[in-house]
Amino acid sequence: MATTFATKTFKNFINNEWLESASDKTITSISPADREPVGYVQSSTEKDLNDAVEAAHNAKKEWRKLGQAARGQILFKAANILEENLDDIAETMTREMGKTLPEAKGETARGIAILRYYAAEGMRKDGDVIPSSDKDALMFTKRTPLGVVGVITPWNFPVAIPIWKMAPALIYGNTVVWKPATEGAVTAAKVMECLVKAGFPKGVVNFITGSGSVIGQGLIDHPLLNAITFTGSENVGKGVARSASARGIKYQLEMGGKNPVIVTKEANINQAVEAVISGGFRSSGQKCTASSRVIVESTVYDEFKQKLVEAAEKITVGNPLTDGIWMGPCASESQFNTVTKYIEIGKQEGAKLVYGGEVLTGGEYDSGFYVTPAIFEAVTTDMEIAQEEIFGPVIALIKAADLEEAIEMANHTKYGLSASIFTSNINSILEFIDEIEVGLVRINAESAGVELQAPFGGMKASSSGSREQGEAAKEFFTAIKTVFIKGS
Ligand SMILES: NC(=O)C1=CN([C@@H]2O[C@H](COP(=O)(O)OP(=O)(O)OC[C@H]3O[C@@H](n4cnc5c(N)ncnc54)[C@H](OP(=O)(O)O)[C@@H]3O)[C@@H](O)[C@H]2O)C=CC1
Ligand SMILES: O=C(O)CCC(=O)C(=O)O
Repeated sequence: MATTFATKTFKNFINNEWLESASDKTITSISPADREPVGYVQSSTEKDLNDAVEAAHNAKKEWRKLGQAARGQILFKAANILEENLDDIAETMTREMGKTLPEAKGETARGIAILRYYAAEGMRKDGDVIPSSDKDALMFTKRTPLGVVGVITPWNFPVAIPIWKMAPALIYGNTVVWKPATEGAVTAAKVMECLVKAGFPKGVVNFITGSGSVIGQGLIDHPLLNAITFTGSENVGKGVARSASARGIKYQLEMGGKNPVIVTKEANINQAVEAVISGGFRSSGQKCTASSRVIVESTVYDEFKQKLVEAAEKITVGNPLTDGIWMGPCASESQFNTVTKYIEIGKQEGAKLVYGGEVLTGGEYDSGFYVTPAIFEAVTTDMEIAQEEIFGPVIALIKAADLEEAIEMANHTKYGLSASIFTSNINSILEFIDEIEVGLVRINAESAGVELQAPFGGMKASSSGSREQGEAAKEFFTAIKTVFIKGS
């Protein structure tokens, strides 16, 4: 366990200056492991926000004109600086939102890899030559930035998500105003310190903390904002979409999931168990791609359930900085309340809790938000615990007669982010790929786990339809100019 940790006050970063908010107030970020302060961030005002958006607006022309290759060099530098600070940032993340230290280190390393991926975009094409019907003309497309992009990010991936939004925004020539989740704002401030050291020109990247309803909403509504990218709850996401479309600006939303895993009679049961444990309970189930419904063919149901419960019994829950702890606390009191509420709802609606779901008390547990991973069975597809995103370590086991029924059950949700199947039957795999209504289709692999070079996003209520990461990010963060040139 780390022994020294400096708790300090972080400022906003606006127009290349670290600034206190005009409010003179700060917000305390506390650790869900022990309720101790992790740091303090600015409780910003509309004036601070206005300064940040104006700075980004004033910087956009020069940043665009700097060119993609030069912008890439700054991103490479940012990646190196983040790498130098990996341990501190990972530890801060673990303290602030409770994922275990190895997971936090993995996420920070992913952030570094994302920065390098988009830095390298600096040397890749930004358009295509297209044959014109006029043989004497040259016709081509040229990508152009959107301008000022607002970035609103959640607390569950406080390093990777902001970077997978900001790195493509920046490489393609946009300037950024970043409003991180309050519950991950200290970790975010440390990421911002790395970006600052990389030497972006004045006004290109701005960082502002404060309440979602004031600073987040104010950002979307700001007349100088050209686009908004958001990850978070469906409820807030819908509001982002309404406000952005009312203003006619481009928006991108990545929201919840109720991700199914199908286990067929031809599954490697041990492999499926391992993947459900990891997909359902890593990060205390607080991933939009987490496995939350496990639909098992009846002939292998008993074997699967027994092995799953045996594996869950081995999960150690406790302080996420401690070696050997596999699962930390829920990220906040509000997440803890949501999880315990749904465990009660599950019991009341007739599901049977076959493992866990207990609030841990005594000793260090009393000051944190700890609950053991929960496995329900006898769940029907219309129950609330099978329909609503719990965002916690809660799995619902559902029995299906055959693959057709399993896929029907899997699709019986408003969400469509990620889904897995475990089977060795190629016909089942092909049918699953065709029939499942999700953006991420996973075969013999857990539902969580996103690769930075591939498109990421969902169908139905999980996303606004656009995709993040990989080359797909270019579609959101740029507009296309079609150029036709002819000699005079
Ligand atoms: N990746 C995902 O799919 C995620 C899903 N969720 C889901 O959302 C639930 C609640 O988590 P929560 O943190 O409250 O998620 P929110 O959707 O409230 O927060 C996400 C981001 O939006 C900001 N925000 C909040 N209200 C507004 C607003 N009116 N306008 C603009 N921005 C706003 C938040 O700021 P602030 O933090 O200051 O409120 C934060 O930066 C979870 O239980 C989970 O179900 C949550 C996080 C990630
Ligand atoms: O599964 C992952 O790695 C990413 C999940 C994610 O994007 C999220 O929870 O918001």
